Amino acid sequence: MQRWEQMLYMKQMRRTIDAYHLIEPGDRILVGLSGGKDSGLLFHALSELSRFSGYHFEVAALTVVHGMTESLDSLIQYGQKAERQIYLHQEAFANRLQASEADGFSACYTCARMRKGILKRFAKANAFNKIALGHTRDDFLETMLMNVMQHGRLAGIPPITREKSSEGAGVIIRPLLLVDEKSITKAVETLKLPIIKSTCPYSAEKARKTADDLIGKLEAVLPGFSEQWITALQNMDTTRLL
Ligand SMILES: Nc1ncnc2c1ncn2[C@@H]1O[C@H](COP(=O)(O)OP(=O)(O)OP(=O)(O)O)[C@@H](O)[C@H]1O
Repeated sequence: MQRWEQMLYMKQMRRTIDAYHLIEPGDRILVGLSGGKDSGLLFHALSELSRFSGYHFEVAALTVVHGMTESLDSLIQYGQKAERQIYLHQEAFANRLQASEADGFSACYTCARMRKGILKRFAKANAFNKIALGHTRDDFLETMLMNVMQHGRLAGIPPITREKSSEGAGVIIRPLLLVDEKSITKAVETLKLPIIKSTCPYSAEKARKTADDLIGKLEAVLPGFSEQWITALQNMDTTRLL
Protein backbone atom coordinates (compact mmCIF):
# COMPACT_ATOMS: atom_id res chain seq x y z
CA MET A 1 0.00 0.00 0.00
CA GLN A 2 1.22 3.51 -0.85
CA ARG A 3 2.07 5.83 2.04
CA TRP A 4 -0.63 8.36 1.02
CA GLU A 5 -3.19 5.54 1.21
CA GLN A 6 -2.02 4.61 4.71
CA MET A 7 -2.41 8.20 5.83
CA LEU A 8 -5.73 8.88 4.10
CA TYR A 9 -7.73 8.23 7.28
CA MET A 10 -5.53 10.67 9.22
CA LYS A 11 -6.08 13.39 6.62
CA GLN A 12 -9.86 12.81 6.64
CA MET A 13 -9.92 12.74 10.46
CA ARG A 14 -7.94 15.97 10.82
CA ARG A 15 -10.24 17.66 8.32
CA THR A 16 -13.26 16.64 10.44
CA ILE A 17 -11.59 17.75 13.70
CA ASP A 18 -10.81 21.17 12.22
CA ALA A 19 -14.12 21.70 10.39
CA TYR A 20 -16.24 20.98 13.48
CA HIS A 21 -13.79 22.23 16.17
CA LEU A 22 -13.77 18.84 17.89
CA ILE A 23 -10.53 19.35 19.84
CA GLU A 24 -9.34 22.35 21.85
CA PRO A 25 -6.04 22.86 23.67
CA GLY A 26 -6.11 21.31 27.16
CA ASP A 27 -8.78 18.73 26.34
CA ARG A 28 -8.67 15.39 28.17
CA ILE A 29 -10.29 12.91 25.81
CA LEU A 30 -11.58 9.46 26.76
CA VAL A 31 -11.96 7.11 23.78
CA GLY A 32 -14.68 4.46 24.03
CA LEU A 33 -12.63 1.45 22.92
CA SER A 34 -14.74 -1.57 21.98
CA GLY A 35 -11.90 -3.72 20.67
CA GLY A 36 -13.34 -3.35 17.13
CA LYS A 37 -11.43 -1.76 14.25
CA ASP A 38 -13.09 1.68 14.23
CA SER A 39 -12.46 2.68 17.84
CA GLY A 40 -9.10 0.82 17.69
CA LEU A 41 -7.94 3.08 14.87
CA LEU A 42 -9.49 6.14 16.54
CA PHE A 43 -7.49 5.51 19.72
CA HIS A 44 -4.29 4.98 17.73
CA ALA A 45 -4.87 8.08 15.59
CA LEU A 46 -5.73 10.39 18.50
CA SER A 47 -2.73 9.10 20.46
CA GLU A 48 -0.44 9.90 17.50
CA LEU A 49 -2.06 13.30 17.04
CA SER A 50 -1.60 14.17 20.71
CA ARG A 51 2.14 13.38 20.49
CA PHE A 52 3.10 14.84 17.13
CA SER A 53 0.87 17.80 16.42
CA GLY A 54 0.04 21.21 17.76
CA TYR A 55 -3.38 20.23 19.14
CA HIS A 56 -2.19 19.89 22.81
CA PHE A 57 -4.58 17.39 24.37
CA GLU A 58 -4.40 14.18 26.40
CA VAL A 59 -5.99 10.88 25.48
CA ALA A 60 -6.78 7.56 27.17
CA ALA A 61 -9.30 4.79 26.48
CA LEU A 62 -11.96 2.92 28.40
CA THR A 63 -13.21 -0.53 27.41
CA VAL A 64 -16.52 -1.59 28.92
CA VAL A 65 -16.12 -5.33 29.42
CA HIS A 66 -19.76 -6.37 29.13
CA GLY A 67 -19.16 -10.05 28.49
CA MET A 68 -19.77 -10.25 24.73
CA THR A 69 -16.23 -10.25 23.34
CA GLU A 70 -13.41 -12.72 22.89
CA SER A 71 -10.33 -12.43 25.14
CA LEU A 72 -8.97 -8.88 25.55
CA ASP A 73 -5.37 -10.06 26.06
CA SER A 74 -4.02 -8.71 22.74
CA LEU A 75 -5.61 -5.31 23.43
CA ILE A 76 -4.07 -5.13 26.89
CA GLN A 77 -0.64 -6.16 25.54
CA TYR A 78 -0.90 -3.52 22.81
CA GLY A 79 -1.69 -0.84 25.42
CA GLN A 80 1.35 -1.84 27.50
CA LYS A 81 3.72 -2.06 24.51
CA ALA A 82 2.62 1.24 22.95
CA GLU A 83 2.50 2.90 26.41
CA ARG A 84 -1.13 3.88 25.92
CA GLN A 85 -3.51 4.04 28.86
CA ILE A 86 -6.41 1.60 28.47
CA TYR A 87 -8.79 1.38 31.45
CA LEU A 88 -11.16 -1.57 31.80
CA HIS A 89 -14.61 -1.38 33.35
CA GLN A 90 -15.88 -4.88 34.15
CA GLU A 91 -19.67 -5.21 34.22
CA ALA A 92 -21.09 -8.29 32.51
CA PHE A 93 -24.58 -6.96 31.75
CA ALA A 94 -24.88 -8.19 28.14
CA ASN A 95 -26.21 -11.68 28.92
CA ARG A 96 -29.02 -10.20 31.01
CA LEU A 97 -30.05 -8.03 28.05
CA GLN A 98 -30.33 -11.11 25.82
CA ALA A 99 -32.67 -12.66 28.33
CA SER A 100 -34.86 -9.55 28.44
CA GLU A 101 -35.11 -9.25 24.61
CA ALA A 102 -38.04 -11.69 24.78
CA ASP A 103 -39.96 -9.15 26.91
CA GLY A 104 -39.83 -6.61 24.08
CA PHE A 105 -36.65 -4.73 25.04
CA SER A 106 -34.23 -3.73 22.29
CA ALA A 107 -30.97 -5.25 23.51
CA CYS A 108 -28.83 -3.09 21.17
CA TYR A 109 -30.45 0.16 22.26
CA THR A 110 -30.22 -0.70 25.96
CA CYS A 111 -26.62 -1.92 25.62
CA ALA A 112 -25.55 1.30 23.85
CA ARG A 113 -27.26 3.42 26.56
CA MET A 114 -25.59 1.48 29.34
CA ARG A 115 -22.15 1.76 27.71
CA LYS A 116 -22.62 5.48 27.23
CA GLY A 117 -23.65 5.93 30.86
CA ILE A 118 -20.57 4.04 32.06
CA LEU A 119 -18.30 6.10 29.77
CA LYS A 120 -19.84 9.36 31.03
CA ARG A 121 -19.55 8.47 34.71
CA PHE A 122 -15.95 7.30 34.26
CA ALA A 123 -15.09 10.49 32.35
CA LYS A 124 -16.58 12.66 35.09
CA ALA A 125 -14.83 10.77 37.90
CA ASN A 126 -11.46 10.98 36.13
CA ALA A 127 -11.57 14.57 34.80
CA PHE A 128 -11.99 13.79 31.10
CA ASN A 129 -13.97 16.60 29.46
CA LYS A 130 -14.72 14.82 26.16
CA ILE A 131 -15.65 11.30 25.09
CA ALA A 132 -14.64 10.15 21.59
CA LEU A 133 -16.59 7.43 19.79
CA GLY A 134 -15.59 5.51 16.66
CA HIS A 135 -18.59 6.23 14.41
CA THR A 136 -17.63 6.38 10.73
CA ARG A 137 -19.00 7.70 7.45
CA ASP A 138 -20.64 4.32 6.85
CA ASP A 139 -22.37 4.46 10.26
CA PHE A 140 -23.55 7.97 9.41
CA LEU A 141 -25.04 6.98 6.03
CA GLU A 142 -26.59 3.77 7.40
CA THR A 143 -28.20 5.65 10.28
CA MET A 144 -29.56 8.24 7.89
CA LEU A 145 -31.10 5.60 5.60
CA MET A 146 -32.53 3.74 8.63
CA ASN A 147 -34.11 6.95 9.91
CA VAL A 148 -35.72 7.56 6.52
CA MET A 149 -36.91 3.95 6.13
CA GLN A 150 -38.11 3.35 9.70
CA HIS A 151 -39.13 6.77 11.01
CA GLY A 152 -39.61 9.00 7.93
CA ARG A 153 -37.02 11.39 9.36
CA LEU A 154 -33.90 12.91 7.84
CA ALA A 155 -31.23 12.57 10.56
CA GLY A 156 -27.75 11.09 10.79
CA ILE A 157 -25.14 11.26 13.58
CA PRO A 158 -23.61 14.65 14.53
CA PRO A 159 -19.80 15.11 14.70
CA ILE A 160 -20.17 16.71 18.15
CA THR A 161 -22.96 16.44 20.75
CA ARG A 162 -23.22 18.46 23.91
CA GLU A 163 -25.53 16.62 26.28
CA LYS A 164 -26.69 17.82 29.68
CA SER A 165 -27.31 15.02 32.15
CA SER A 166 -26.63 14.09 35.74
CA GLU A 167 -24.13 11.49 34.55
CA GLY A 168 -21.49 14.09 33.78
CA ALA A 169 -19.06 14.76 30.89
CA GLY A 170 -21.53 15.55 28.19
CA VAL A 171 -19.37 16.41 25.18
CA ILE A 172 -19.19 13.55 22.71
CA ILE A 173 -16.99 13.83 19.62
CA ARG A 174 -16.80 11.55 16.57
CA PRO A 175 -13.52 12.34 14.76
CA LEU A 176 -13.89 9.44 12.25
CA LEU A 177 -17.35 10.56 11.11
CA LEU A 178 -16.21 11.42 7.58
CA VAL A 179 -13.73 8.56 7.24
CA ASP A 180 -14.78 5.61 5.06
CA GLU A 181 -14.56 2.02 6.29
CA LYS A 182 -12.23 0.96 3.44
CA SER A 183 -9.55 3.42 4.55
CA ILE A 184 -10.05 2.27 8.14
CA THR A 185 -9.73 -1.42 7.28
CA LYS A 186 -6.56 -0.77 5.24
CA ALA A 187 -4.99 1.31 8.02
CA VAL A 188 -5.83 -1.24 10.74
CA GLU A 189 -4.22 -4.00 8.66
CA THR A 190 -1.09 -1.98 7.87
CA LEU A 191 -0.65 -0.82 11.46
CA LYS A 192 -1.38 -4.35 12.75
CA LEU A 193 -3.72 -3.02 15.42
CA PRO A 194 -5.31 -5.68 17.66
CA ILE A 195 -8.92 -6.53 16.84
CA ILE A 196 -11.14 -8.27 19.37
CA LYS A 197 -14.05 -10.19 17.87
CA SER A 198 -17.53 -9.56 19.19
CA THR A 199 -19.50 -12.60 20.30
CA CYS A 200 -22.75 -10.65 20.44
CA PRO A 201 -25.59 -12.38 18.56
CA TYR A 202 -27.09 -8.97 17.67
CA SER A 203 -23.92 -7.51 16.14
CA ALA A 204 -25.35 -7.78 12.60
CA GLU A 205 -28.48 -5.76 13.41
CA LYS A 206 -31.08 -6.46 10.69
CA ALA A 207 -32.17 -2.92 9.83
CA ARG A 208 -28.55 -1.73 9.73
CA LYS A 209 -27.65 -4.65 7.45
CA THR A 210 -30.46 -3.69 5.05
CA ALA A 211 -29.21 -0.09 4.97
CA ASP A 212 -25.64 -1.30 4.46
CA ASP A 213 -26.71 -3.57 1.57
CA LEU A 214 -28.62 -0.71 -0.07
CA ILE A 215 -25.61 1.59 0.11
CA GLY A 216 -23.44 -1.22 -1.31
CA LYS A 217 -25.82 -1.58 -4.29
CA LEU A 218 -25.84 2.18 -4.92
CA GLU A 219 -22.02 2.27 -4.75
CA ALA A 220 -21.86 -0.59 -7.28
CA VAL A 221 -23.95 1.37 -9.80
CA LEU A 222 -22.65 4.84 -8.89
CA PRO A 223 -19.04 4.63 -7.63
CA GLY A 224 -18.35 7.50 -5.21
CA PHE A 225 -22.02 7.75 -4.23
CA SER A 226 -21.29 7.88 -0.46
CA GLU A 227 -18.77 10.70 -0.83
CA GLN A 228 -21.19 12.60 -3.07
CA TRP A 229 -23.99 12.20 -0.51
CA ILE A 230 -21.84 13.74 2.22
CA THR A 231 -20.92 16.60 -0.14
CA ALA A 232 -24.62 17.16 -0.88
CA LEU A 233 -25.40 17.36 2.86
CA GLN A 234 -22.73 20.02 3.24
CA ASN A 235 -24.33 21.98 0.36
CA MET A 236 -28.00 21.93 1.30
CA ASP A 237 -30.20 24.36 -0.59
CA THR A 238 -32.85 24.89 2.09
CA THR A 239 -34.89 27.17 -0.22
CA ARG A 240 -35.68 24.10 -2.32
CA LEU A 241 -36.68 21.76 0.49
CA LEU A 242 -40.08 21.29 2.08
N1 LIG B 1 -17.55 -2.16 24.97
C1 LIG B 1 -17.30 -0.89 24.67
N2 LIG B 1 -16.51 -0.16 25.48
C2 LIG B 1 -16.22 1.14 25.19
N3 LIG B 1 -16.69 1.78 24.10
C3 LIG B 1 -17.48 1.09 23.26
C4 LIG B 1 -17.82 -0.28 23.49
N4 LIG B 1 -18.61 -0.69 22.47
C5 LIG B 1 -18.75 0.37 21.65
N5 LIG B 1 -18.07 1.44 22.09
C6 LIG B 1 -17.95 2.77 21.44
O1 LIG B 1 -19.16 3.08 20.77
C7 LIG B 1 -18.90 3.23 19.35
C8 LIG B 1 -20.10 2.74 18.55
O2 LIG B 1 -20.41 1.40 18.94
P1 LIG B 1 -20.77 0.29 17.86
O3 LIG B 1 -21.13 -0.95 18.61
O4 LIG B 1 -21.74 0.85 16.89
O5 LIG B 1 -19.33 0.06 17.22
P2 LIG B 1 -18.79 -0.18 15.73
O6 LIG B 1 -19.42 0.80 14.77
O7 LIG B 1 -18.85 -1.62 15.42
O8 LIG B 1 -17.25 0.30 15.98
P3 LIG B 1 -16.01 -0.53 16.52
O9 LIG B 1 -15.34 -1.05 15.29
O10 LIG B 1 -15.20 0.51 17.26
O11 LIG B 1 -16.55 -1.61 17.43
C9 LIG B 1 -17.61 2.44 19.10
O12 LIG B 1 -16.92 2.85 17.94
C10 LIG B 1 -16.85 2.75 20.37
O13 LIG B 1 -16.25 4.04 20.32
